[in-house]
Amino acid sequence: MTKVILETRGISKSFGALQASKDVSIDLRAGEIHALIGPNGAGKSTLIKQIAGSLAPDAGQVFLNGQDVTALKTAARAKRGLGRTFQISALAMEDTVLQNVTLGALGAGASPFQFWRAALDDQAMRAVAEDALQRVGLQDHASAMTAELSHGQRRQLEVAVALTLKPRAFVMDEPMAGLGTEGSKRLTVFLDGLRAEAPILLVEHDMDAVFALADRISVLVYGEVIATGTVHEIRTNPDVRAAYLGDEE
Ligand SMILES: Nc1ncnc2c1ncn2[C@@H]1O[C@H](COP(=O)(O)OP(=O)(O)OP(=O)(O)O)[C@@H](O)[C@H]1O
Repeated sequence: MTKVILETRGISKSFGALQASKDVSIDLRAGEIHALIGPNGAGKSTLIKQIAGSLAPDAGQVFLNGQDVTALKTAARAKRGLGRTFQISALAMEDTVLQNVTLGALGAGASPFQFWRAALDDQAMRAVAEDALQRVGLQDHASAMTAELSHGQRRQLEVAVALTLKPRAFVMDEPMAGLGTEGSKRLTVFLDGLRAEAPILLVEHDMDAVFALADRISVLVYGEVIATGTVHEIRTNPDVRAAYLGDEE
């Protein structure tokens, strides 16, 4: 059986009377892209935050490589191999592209600003950062200011930052957002190859990308997983069509 790398068991979360996560149990297996889709407000970002550690669930657990990480903060989860890209950019705009990646290589959650100059001199760190930039196709922009990058390039840079930590699993919240057709296609090709290195839990509204990439899809509606299955199973599921995908085809 394929190894489970990341798992939620019975995650629930309420904001006042609103139940944003209802007993959510999903898993991410080695080598796969598992897409999480659903209407606006279905609770996708809320679930991702609980997996990444920035929001505590009311009930349920998160497991990474078989270990319960529910009590760990975001940085500790990152150190254990959880790579995350954000819906809202976490990049330092006033730094260069290479500096941003080097900060990533230093480790999530640290306060490395006083160290980055030294870090940039560190050949090993620099090599890791340059390798990550090469892989996302930003090698020619290493010394550019991050603020000068296009939206699409910033998304690539976020992936490069995540790559430097050599994650065991990726969690990505709408990486295609704002990329345009060409940018989405390029990122789709990249993510397609990335899954062999670490599986990806992918929240994405771009259904072309989801259908092209996903090995499995889970559909979240009102905080609840109403179906998990292959692309074909999800596209032909009457409940999913009624709740979400009806307009897509
Ligand atoms: N901090 C919060 N306080 C109160 N309500 C919240 C909070 N965060 C999210 N919600 C509510 O929880 C529900 C789920 O929101 P969430 O952002 O997780 O949905 P989503 O599926 O990611 O939506 P989208 O596709 O629009 O990004 C929404 O009704 C939202 O308004």
